[in-house]
Amino acid sequence: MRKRTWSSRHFVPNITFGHPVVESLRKQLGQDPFFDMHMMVSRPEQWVKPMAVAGANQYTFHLEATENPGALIKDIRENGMKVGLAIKPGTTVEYLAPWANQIDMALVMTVEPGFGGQKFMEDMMPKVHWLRTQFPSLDIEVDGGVGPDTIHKCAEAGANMIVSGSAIMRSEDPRSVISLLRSVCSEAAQKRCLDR
Ligand SMILES: O=C(CO)[C@@H](O)[C@H](O)COP(=O)(O)O
Repeated sequence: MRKRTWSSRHFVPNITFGHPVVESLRKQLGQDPFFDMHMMVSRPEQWVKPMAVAGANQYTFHLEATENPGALIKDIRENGMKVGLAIKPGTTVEYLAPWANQIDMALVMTVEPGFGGQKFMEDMMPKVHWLRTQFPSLDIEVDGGVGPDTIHKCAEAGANMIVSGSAIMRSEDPRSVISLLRSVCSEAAQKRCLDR
């Protein structure tokens, strides 16, 4: 069982989501979007209240970045948000397991946190598969290097929430990429239901 520590180089200084930004996005999207804040930061405790005030629906923090995940989960819930728990590639899934019944989403990073455009780490898929087997109704997200070439592996392993940056932004037809990612995931989820 390995848990990597969180280094301060992962602190993202440009967290400036504020109410006007969230409100403007809500208006532009013309619907009621779900804001999951993936807090790739040191000391995630300090941003819970500001994110709740800003209108976040879910607060996702890194297991490696806190000494007391239980207290943080409680605080997030008390601030009216759902809870996401992320692990870096070097952290084994057994470390996340004790918290799985208390969270809404597990996020398995498929690149080292830092920047977009990195290569998808296929060797993270056993983590996703293990989580899906143990916690059939848990939301499981993958983040990093996910696109049309890698989505099938993620979906087959059991991921039902996808973060995709470069594959969408660099495409000439982002809409069709999004639609493909969605359909591959929902088909895999349907198959899992039928197989159960
Ligand atoms: O924040 C991170 C990695 O630090 C990810 O969210 C990536 O930014 C996703 O981008 P692609 O890997 O899909 O380009």
